[in-house]
Amino acid sequence: MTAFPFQSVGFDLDGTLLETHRDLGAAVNHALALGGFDPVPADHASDLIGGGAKIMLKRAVDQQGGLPDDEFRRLYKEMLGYYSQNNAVHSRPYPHAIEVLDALEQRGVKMAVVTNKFESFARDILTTLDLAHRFETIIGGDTMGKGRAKPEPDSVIEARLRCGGGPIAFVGDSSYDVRAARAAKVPVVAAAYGYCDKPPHELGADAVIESLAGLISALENL
Ligand SMILES: O=C(O)COP(=O)(O)O
Ligand SMILES: [Mg+2]
Repeated sequence: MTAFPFQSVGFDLDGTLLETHRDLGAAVNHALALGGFDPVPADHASDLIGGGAKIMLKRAVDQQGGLPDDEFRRLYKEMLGYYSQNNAVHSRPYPHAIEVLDALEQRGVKMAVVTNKFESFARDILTTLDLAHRFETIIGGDTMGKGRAKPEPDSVIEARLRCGGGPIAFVGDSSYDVRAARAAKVPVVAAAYGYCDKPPHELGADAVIESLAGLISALENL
């Protein structure tokens, strides 16, 4: 067996490892209701995800005419409060997620989560799902400081360092992920089953997978 080409693999969370749109959608709808807005239909919540919680609510509010800053801030805080209590109600690993983590572990590959969620939410959800211990590190949208979340390269570079500094590949579902990986000069696989903000083959990734079942061979062939 030839050696696996990467020392570590970085995973985006929402839309890549975990299906989270129902819990995120419920949090958005909680805030929208407090602001007197209509709820976002469950199927559309996934279109709002990728840039972090603030962008998600902003997109939802702007679709219905927008809000002044102070009122937006109030709803944003309400949404975060709700989500902190309800972030792993319906959220689940995608099919084949666990077997992929097992397969990488068997190959001695370290794994990192690099998400635009707040680090504390990512840790909470992964702990509830009994997955947190599988990752060498969990880096959130707030971990590297203001303005350094994906699509900036900082969190991907930090993940590589925290995993030992060797070759890393990244897997993500949105243009934020592909741009961050490209800027960090890291090969990237796009998850077509996720919350892609563009047609998956137009994200600019090195490979596209239709399910996590295809990840190991996609990484071996990068
Ligand atoms: O919650 C979001 O909007 C983004 O999260 P992700 O970076 O894990 O996809
Ligand atoms: Mg994502």
